[in-house]
Amino acid sequence: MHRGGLLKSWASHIRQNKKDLATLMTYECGKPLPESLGEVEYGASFLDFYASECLRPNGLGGGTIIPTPFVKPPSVKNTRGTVMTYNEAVGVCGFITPWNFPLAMITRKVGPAIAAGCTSLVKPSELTPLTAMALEVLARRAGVPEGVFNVLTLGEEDTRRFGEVICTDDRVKKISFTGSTRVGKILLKQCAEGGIVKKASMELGGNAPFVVFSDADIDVAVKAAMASKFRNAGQTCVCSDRFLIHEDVEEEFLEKLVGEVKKIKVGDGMVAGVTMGPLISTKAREGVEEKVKEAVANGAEVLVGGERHEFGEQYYMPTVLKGVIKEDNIFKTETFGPVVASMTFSSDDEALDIIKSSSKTGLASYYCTQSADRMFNFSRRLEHGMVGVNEGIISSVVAPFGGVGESGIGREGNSSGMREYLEEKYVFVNHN
Ligand SMILES: NC(=O)c1ccc[n+]([C@@H]2O[C@H](COP(=O)([O-])OP(=O)(O)OC[C@H]3O[C@@H](n4cnc5c(N)ncnc54)[C@H](O)[C@@H]3O)[C@@H](O)[C@H]2O)c1
Ligand SMILES: O=CCCC(=O)O
Repeated sequence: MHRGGLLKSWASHIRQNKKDLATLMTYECGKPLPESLGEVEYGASFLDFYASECLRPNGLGGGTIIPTPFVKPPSVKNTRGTVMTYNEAVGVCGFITPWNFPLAMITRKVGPAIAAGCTSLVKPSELTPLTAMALEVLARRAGVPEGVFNVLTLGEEDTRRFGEVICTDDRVKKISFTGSTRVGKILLKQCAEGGIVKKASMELGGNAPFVVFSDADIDVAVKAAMASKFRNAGQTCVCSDRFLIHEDVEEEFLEKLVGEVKKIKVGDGMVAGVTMGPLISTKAREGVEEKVKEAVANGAEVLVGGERHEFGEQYYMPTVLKGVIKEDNIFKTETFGPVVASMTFSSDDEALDIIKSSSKTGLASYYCTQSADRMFNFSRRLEHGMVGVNEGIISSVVAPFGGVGESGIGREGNSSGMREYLEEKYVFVNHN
């Protein structure tokens, strides 16, 4: 079967098993069932997209032919000839993925890899191996041959070894990692120290700023903030984390936001009506708790939440903090929890200065305004790979997803995501 056909068939098997896959994910990582169902669709969309992409002229089959009589510098005798370029598959790929999107972070890599003609070995998070194994079973049923996409589930120690092997073994030509900046840097160092120089994509941590300007439509801003902050209980790399609210609208924004936060129903993700599940572990909950305590000790005010949730060890209450300072860990580092950490600002320059001086991450950023000037110009001043204006959910198969700075290298999704799996070869034919 054509590679596009295989990807389409795999997407269709995933959709036929949507409910089972979503249930597995909710049991494994705790996100509410409707969010898991959304992730199944999101994950399948990468296979559909790249099934079509590999048929496009600029996909693998594409290339260019450039007739040119002048390929050498003027000092050298001119040669008449033709420049031809081909896109070729990079080769064997090694992937490492996280627990927060156990399905979509795999298809977002494997989809374009297969479309480009690459084979891949995936090591999912040790916290969510079952979703990955189910994906592999469905790939086989769809006809994806063994050896083209394989899953390797490993414990912590073997995981480190796997990382070393894919970074240093010359047979692996590309690695793609989604996870923390800390581990991303370990992998980059390993790549630099051993074996051939290879392509590396790094989808790393966030800590997204969310700016509410004084001219924002506050209802729109609250809706965007809720969507971006509380998705997966705050455990996504693109969740808004650092809230900067213009001093003139702080009261209105926070009052409306707190009203919405109080409506969040925390509990077992399998129960209908629950909109927020647990954090991934007790350790993760303790980490959030510690950061909130530090901010409060430094003067922040808890408007809602601020404590462990009574539902269980891994649960934390949806929380809104007012008056944090940029030195607080909850502001300057990625929190991966359901906490709005907010402070005020009085000018665009001040907001930018706070954003840039408090973190070197550059994944997603968000701002709300009704000014056309700001809509186009403020995003240019932000050092982030992705910007949402008056919108809290910006992830989509058609968009190039990725960050700059401490948030990584490379893009996933869109045709940019396919380019990461192709090498351009140039051939010159002399026909003097
Ligand atoms: N930019 C993105 O697209 C994106 C998407 C999802 C998550 N993330 C980030 O991922 C982080 C959360 O995920 P996590 O807690 O699973 O991250 P993590 O870095 O702890 O783990 C990610 C993966 O790396 C593996 N790993 C851990 N140590 C390793 C080592 N020494 N060598 C090789 N592999 C190793 C883990 O087993 C897991 O599979 C957050 O920082 C989040 O922002 C980023
Ligand atoms: O956690 C980061 C990935 C989530 C997304 O693709 O929106």
